[in-house]
Parts: sequence; C-alpha cells; structure tokens
Amino acid sequence: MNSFGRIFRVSIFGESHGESVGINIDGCPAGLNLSAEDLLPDLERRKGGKGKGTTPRQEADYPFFKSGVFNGKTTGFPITILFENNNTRSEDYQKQRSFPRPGHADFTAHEKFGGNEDYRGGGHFSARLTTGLVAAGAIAKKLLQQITVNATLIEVGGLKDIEQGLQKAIDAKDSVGGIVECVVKGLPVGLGEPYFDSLESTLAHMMFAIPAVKGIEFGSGFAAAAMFGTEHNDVIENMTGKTTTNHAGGIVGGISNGNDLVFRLAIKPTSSTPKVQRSLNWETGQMEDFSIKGRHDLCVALRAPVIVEACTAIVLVDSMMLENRINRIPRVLQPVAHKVESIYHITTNDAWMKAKETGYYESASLASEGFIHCSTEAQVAGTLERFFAGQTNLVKLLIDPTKLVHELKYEQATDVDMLFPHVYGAINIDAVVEVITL
Ligand SMILES: Cc1cc2nc3c(=O)[nH]c(=O)nc-3n(C[C@H](O)[C@H](O)[C@H](O)COP(=O)(O)O)c2cc1C
Ligand SMILES: C=C(O[C@@H]1CC(C(=O)O)=C[C@@H](OP(=O)(O)O)[C@H]1O)C(=O)O
Repeated sequence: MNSFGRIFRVSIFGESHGESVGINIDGCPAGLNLSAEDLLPDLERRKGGKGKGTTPRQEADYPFFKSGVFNGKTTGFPITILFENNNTRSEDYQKQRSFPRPGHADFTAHEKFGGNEDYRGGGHFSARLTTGLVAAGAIAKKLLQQITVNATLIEVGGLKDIEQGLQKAIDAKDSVGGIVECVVKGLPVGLGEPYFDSLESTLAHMMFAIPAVKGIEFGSGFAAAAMFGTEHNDVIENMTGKTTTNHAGGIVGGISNGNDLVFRLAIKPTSSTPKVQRSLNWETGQMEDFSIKGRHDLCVALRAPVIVEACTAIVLVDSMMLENRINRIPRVLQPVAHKVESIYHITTNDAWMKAKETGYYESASLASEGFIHCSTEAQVAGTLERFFAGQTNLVKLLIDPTKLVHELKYEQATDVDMLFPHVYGAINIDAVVEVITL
C-alpha cells in the first residue's frame, strides 16, 4: 500500500496541503553518519518554484528528523523524516471542486475512498510526497557507496532539445511530458530473483509509484522486438560478465549481470493544464468547459530525475541487503567483503591430471557417499596424517568456495568431532586456484 521494500523498507505519508509530508525508513544500518546536510543537495534538485516550467509553489523542504538518528549517526531503528507544508493555497482546489480533473486522481480517489480523501493539492497523490522519497534516496545513495546512480531528462514534448520542448508547451499554453533516462554504474552481478522479484520487477514497481510515470523500458526496450537475436544478444567478454553491447540494460533473467543498469521512463504531460478541457462537472452532471487555475508544473518531467535516482537507490539498497552485500550491522558497512575461507582437497597427481582433461574433478566418495571430502586450512594437516600417511604422488588442491558450481556444506565428520567442508558434486577445475605437490 504505502510501503515498499523487503529489508530497507520505506513508508510514505502526508498530503499536499496537510500539515506535513514525510517518510519512515526501516532497515537502515546503524552507525551511518547522517545529518540534514546530507539530504539537502538532492532535496534542492527536487524543489519547484525555481525554473521555467515548474510549479511556482515554494516550500523550504527542510528535513526534520523525528527518530532514528542520535549523535549524528543512524541508530538502526526506524528513521522518520518530516517536511512541513507552509505554502498551500487550498482555495484553488475548492473553486474547481465540481470538476474531477481528467488525468489526475480526483475521480478515482473519490470513488475508492468515498469522498473522505483530502483532495487539496492532489492530497496524498501529490508529487509533494516525493520529498520523502528523495530523502530516503539520499540515504540509500550513501549506503551504495561507490555505486553511482544518475538520471537525466533526455526528451521533453517529443524533442531532444529540452528548451524547445518546453517552449512547445508554453506556446500551446498546454503541458508536455518527457523521458528520463537512468544509468547505474558499479552494480555487482547477482541482484534480483528469478520470476516475481526480478530486478526489473522491483524497479518497475517502485518507478510506477512516481506520479505521472506511464512507462519503463530496460536497455533497448521496445526496440528489441524489431531486432534479430544476433543483434540484440550482448556478447560476454569475460568472467566479470562484461558484455560488448548492453541491449539488456544490465539485467538478464531478472538478475543484474555486472554491466551498467540502464532504463528509461515515459512521463506523461501534467494533467492540470491551463488549456480549456471539456469534462464532467459532477455537480451538474453535465460535460462542461473548464480550465485549471492555480500553481502547476507545465512539465513534471523537469523535476523527475532526482526522484528517479532516489527510487532506484532505494530498490538497489534493498536488493543489496537481500544479498548480504550491505549489512544492517555496522561492522560491515563496507560493501560486499564477507570473507569466505578457502578449502583443500587431497588427491593423487594422476586423479588431478584426469580432472584437467575433463574440466572437473570427481573422487570415489562422490559415488559412494554423494559428496567430495574437503578440509579447512586448520584441518588439512590432520586429514593428511589420518588418511594419506606414507602415500606418494599426492597433490593438495586449494579451492575457492565462491567459484564452486556445486553446493558446499559443512557437516559433522564420523571419526572426529568437527565440521568438515563437503562438496556435493564434481569440483569444477576453475574453482581450484592452486595445486600444491606434497
Ligand atoms: C515532480 C512532479 C510534479 C508534479 N506536479 C504536478 C502538478 O503541478 N500538477 C498536476 O496536476 N500533476 C502534477 N504531477 C503529476 C500528478 O501528481 C499525477 O499525475 C497524479 O497524481 C495522478 O497520478 P498518475 O499520473 O501517476 O496516474 C507531478 C508529478 C511529479 C513527478
Ligand atoms: C508542491 C509540490 O508539487 C505539487 C504537485 C502537485 C500534484 O498534483 O502532484 C500539484 C501542485 O500542488 P499545489 O496546487 O499545492 O501547488 C504542485 O505544486 C511539490 O512537489 O512539492
């Protein structure tokens, strides 16, 4: 409903002309340095009342921390940030109340909430609530560290020239839409799940929370439908997953593939246009001419890029947390870096030579017990002594567990009271990082 995220979870609240709008952020790690100053640059980028084509409504948009920050650091508990509404002009909305604005949520909200909704300034549907999203996004960006998220306006009113596109609206005394492109650099491989929680799904889910967003495409997007497979396929260059082209937009199988994440959003023209429209007057029951007075953005896409960046950062932090790449406990605020211990397997040189020919290594125990016995660094000398005493022509394989294609489990040994690493399948030889002759 009004919340999003599985671990890094945001909940928005407020109305355009109510006392305040804001956000509650649960799941933010403790120990992150955080003050209002960290949020101000992005909040400033979102503000209206500045440039041509944006709403004249001016608000301070100063973030008041109501919980979750102590001594300049996050506490690990919910962070509540509030923004005051001080520049409301609700009479604009009273005057035109007989017309549910076509393209805005006046009609749908009224039907759904039975007339109890606060309709002033678009109420809870107003883009005023994106202030909180931008604040949460600024925190998420801090957590992403070296991963960069950049959104830019690449088209207004169907034109690449933003000024000309805007002029088109001014000349027509109407509103126009636009396209925002977002590029994320430095994402690791592996964010996102197959099927329902694919990275495309969670990003799209979040992007459609931004008012006026009507479409999203990843990479070559809709153009992919007209391409040949050989044109669209992104050739993989090496084991980092780097591809020569990026038609996929950085996501394959719902999972980030290590290339730039690239997507574009179609943003509709502002529904509240000064141009005369003919629509239902729900008091008279007649279709009538009317024109929307009051303060509105001529092109809402102008203010959207920083909101898109924020929403992207929120999704990515949540996805990173699911992968334990950002942890909620302060000791691992550094990205990734959870150390995986190397393991060893002792075998004969002949068996290793055979493995090199086939590309994988199998021991007799794989057939008889279902797994290959391995040892940790601390255990390997004992294993050698107990099972290989007096044998020659032996090698010790040093294995990187992160490279194994089959499952690794630590299980109780039968002869000693210790957990030993067991590989449940053949060992792919690229997981063997060193071969030590004994
Ligand atoms: C930054 C921003 C500013 C907006 N400003 C206005 C506005 O001044 N007037 C308006 O009618 N809609 C504005 N909108 C769009 C409406 O909030 C939105 O169209 C409405 O809530 C209905 O939702 P929907 O378009 O997603 O269906 C703005 C959207 C954004 C992202
Ligand atoms: C105030 C903001 O944008 C508002 C978004 C908005 C809408 O319908 O979304 C309608 C207008 O509200 P008002 O009539 O009160 O001026 C905009 O000004 C803001 O984003 O901070």
